[in-house]
Amino acid sequence: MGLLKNNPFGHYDFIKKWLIRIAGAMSHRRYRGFNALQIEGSEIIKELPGTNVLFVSNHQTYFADVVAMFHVFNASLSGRVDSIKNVGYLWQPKLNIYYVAASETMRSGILPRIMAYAGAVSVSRTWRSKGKEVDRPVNLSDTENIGIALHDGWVITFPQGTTKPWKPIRKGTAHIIKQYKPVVVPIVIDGFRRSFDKKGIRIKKRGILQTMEIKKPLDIDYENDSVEDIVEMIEYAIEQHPSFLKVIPQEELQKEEELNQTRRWDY
Ligand SMILES: CCCCCCCCCCCCCCCC(=O)OC[C@@H](O)COP(=O)(O)O
Repeated sequence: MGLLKNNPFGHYDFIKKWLIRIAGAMSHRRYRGFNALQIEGSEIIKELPGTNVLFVSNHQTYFADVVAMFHVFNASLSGRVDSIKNVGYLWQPKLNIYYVAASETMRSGILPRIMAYAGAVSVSRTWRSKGKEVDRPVNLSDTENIGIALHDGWVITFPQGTTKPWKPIRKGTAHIIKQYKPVVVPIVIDGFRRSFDKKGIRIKKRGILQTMEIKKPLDIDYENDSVEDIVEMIEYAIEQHPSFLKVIPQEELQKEEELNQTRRWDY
């Protein structure tokens, strides 16, 4: 009864599959057309277990980062190496892929509401809301939902919780790792900030080389590594540790900051 099969969040696989097929067909040229996505390390994807995998990535746009990962993961699972050539790999997509998203982001319009069906685990951020600093308690059902998603499959998360670079890794990610003990796979993306608007829906520039590097799973001792150890490990792995700032030329940082100014929360 394929039609009636649903996942632990009550979503129908049949609908989810068509959403991914359609969104995938519509977005493919953004990564292999007028803009290109250069992929590295996709062979790692094939070796992963089917469930309890947590991808931790730096974050550049709300939507384009996740959509690119859906492309790359499915392409790798259907045998392509570092390539998303021929979008046929999305005909039978892996359906138990989820992504952690700010609930405000997923409620911010009709498109996000639809895309939420494709696997959003919505959480309310404890420290930031609508572009402002806030301070609210962790919602325990949020953490639980991430656990349910990990139990069912793969989860993508952006541990900095914001699209601004060099922000600290949130400790919550490390707590979740200690609690659920997933295989943790780091991803480093780049170029999305230049090619897309902040939401990752509109194209800002064509002819941009976007990159995605998938790294080997982190070697974590779930019992003995502290939350701080894990945070630091992730900071290095996704190349967002403050020490990286010292080796990046000042003019590069300047350019990045100018780009940030054009990407404020203003629309
Ligand atoms: C192949 C195509 C398959 C399509 C699959 C569905 C893809 C759905 C994409 C939705 C991804 C949404 C992820 C949102 C992550 C997120 O919540 O980012 C926003 C926040 O950090 C807020 O950042 P900021 O405003 O910078 O503080």
